Amino acid sequence: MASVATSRPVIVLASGSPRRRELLARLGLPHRVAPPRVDESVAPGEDPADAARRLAQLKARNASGAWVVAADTVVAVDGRVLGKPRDPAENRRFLELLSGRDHWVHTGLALRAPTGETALVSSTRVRFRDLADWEIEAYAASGEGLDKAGGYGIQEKGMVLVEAVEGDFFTVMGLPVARLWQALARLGYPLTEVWDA
Ligand SMILES: Cc1cn([C@H]2C[C@H](O)[C@@H](COP(=O)(O)OP(=O)(O)OP(=O)(O)O)O2)c(=O)[nH]c1=O
Repeated sequence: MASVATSRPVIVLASGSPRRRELLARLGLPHRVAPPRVDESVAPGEDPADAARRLAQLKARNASGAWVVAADTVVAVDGRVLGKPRDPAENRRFLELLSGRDHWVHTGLALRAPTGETALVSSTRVRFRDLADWEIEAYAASGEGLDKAGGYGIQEKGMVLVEAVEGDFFTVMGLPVARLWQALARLGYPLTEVWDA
């Protein structure tokens, strides 16, 4: 039975990431995008997973709405945080660092609701295969990695760089959707109506 759309509160997505927006849309969650301006820098010596959770909370607290969802993705290799590459040359250096080894992708998730708030972090280990110089050069030059933490997109052509993923795939894409679903359920969001609609 279809339910009335008005019974599903609109979720304010406190993030400008097109990937997060796409995932909310794929779940059928009504949403609007309102990215807050916050300082997203990771403090020197800050644990990367803690930083991801802290930054997600910061984004959630700086957005207004009854139901707010925010996330932040931090890529770390050997304890070193790789942000978004500034240009193709830096993207090339990131890929050289990631080639043939494991790294971590931590995505913090924060929710604010009329019923309470919650924050968590989801961590996935990703292994890159050994990349040839020409691949590093071509991928960096393509620009695909420039707006992404770590300088690659697992959901786009960057998928061919990845040898193994241990943990949640969507955490790498920037939104741990199963954890989001559980958190929404715990906070009393009417999820059955989303799937009924
Ligand atoms: C590693 C990886 C990251 N990413 C993206 C997800 C995030 O959008 C981005 C990490 O940067 P974030 O700062 O988490 O997000 P954002 O700048 O895109 O949006 P906002 O700050 O407004 O919330 O990297 C991928 O899309 N695929 C990947 O494989």
